[in-house]
Amino acid sequence: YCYIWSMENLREKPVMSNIGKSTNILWHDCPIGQTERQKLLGQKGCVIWITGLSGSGKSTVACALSRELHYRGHHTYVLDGDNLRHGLNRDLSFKAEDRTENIRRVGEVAKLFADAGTICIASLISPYRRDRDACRALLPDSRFIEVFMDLPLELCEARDPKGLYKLARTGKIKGFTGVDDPYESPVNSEVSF
Ligand SMILES: Nc1ncnc2c1ncn2[C@@H]1O[C@H](COP(=O)(O)OS(=O)(=O)O)[C@@H](OP(=O)(O)O)[C@H]1O
Ligand SMILES: Nc1ncnc2c1ncn2[C@@H]1O[C@H](COP(=O)(O)OP(=O)(O)O)[C@@H](O)[C@H]1O
Repeated sequence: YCYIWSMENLREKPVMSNIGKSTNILWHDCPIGQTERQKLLGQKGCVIWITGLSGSGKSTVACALSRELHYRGHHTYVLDGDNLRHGLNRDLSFKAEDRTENIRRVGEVAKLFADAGTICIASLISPYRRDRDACRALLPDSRFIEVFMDLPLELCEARDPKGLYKLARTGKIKGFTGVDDPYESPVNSEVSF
C-alpha cells in the first residue's frame, strides 16, 4: 500500500490550463489519433478555405470540388457560411464582431474535421484578413489552403442570384459586403480564380 501511495505521489501532477473563460481544464489524449485515422481513410486531413464576395462562386466551387474528390474516393465535408448560419451560427449577425466570431467557430470546426482525417472545404465570405489568418494559424501550413474567388464586385453584383445586392443598393440590407461593408482581399492565398 505504501509503495502504491508513494508512486502516486511521484507521478507528475497534471498541468491545468486556463483558456479564455475556461479555467482549470486539462487536455486528454486518446490512443487513436490523427495518424491512425488518416491511415484508415488513406488520406491526409486538410482545410480548403474559399473566400470571396457574395456571388463570387464560393459555394459552386466548394460543391464541385467535393463532388470530384468524392468520386475519386476521398472523404470531404463542406462547411458553407450560409448553411452554418441556419444552425451553429444562428445567433450571429453580420456586424464586424459577429463575422469574426463566425469565422473563429468555423475555423475551429474545420480544424476538427481535418484532425478527423477529412478534406474540409469551408466556403464563407470571411471578409477580414486577420480572421482568415487566425484560421490558417490553427493548422500546419500545408494543411490550410486558401482559395480566393477574385471576381470584381461588378460581376458578382450582375449575377446577384439571391437579389441581395439589389436590396443592399436600395438600403433594404445594411452592411452588405462589398457595398457598405469591407472585404479585405487575401495577399497570400495558395489559389485564386
Ligand atoms: N450583410 C450581409 N453581408 C454579406 N452576406 C450577407 C449579408 N446578409 C446576408 N448575407 C448572406 O449571408 C451569406 C454570407 O454568410 P457568411 O457566413 O459566409 O458571411 S461572413 O463570412 O460572416 O461574412 C451570403 O451568402 P453568399 O452569397 O453565399 O456569400 C449572403 O447570402
Ligand atoms: N464559374 C462560373 N461562371 C458563371 N457563373 C457562375 C460560376 N460559378 C458560379 N456561378 C454562378 O454565380 C452565382 C453565385 O454562385 P455561388 O456559388 O452561389 O456564389 P457564392 O457562394 O460566392 O455566393 C450562381 O448563380 C452560380 O450559378
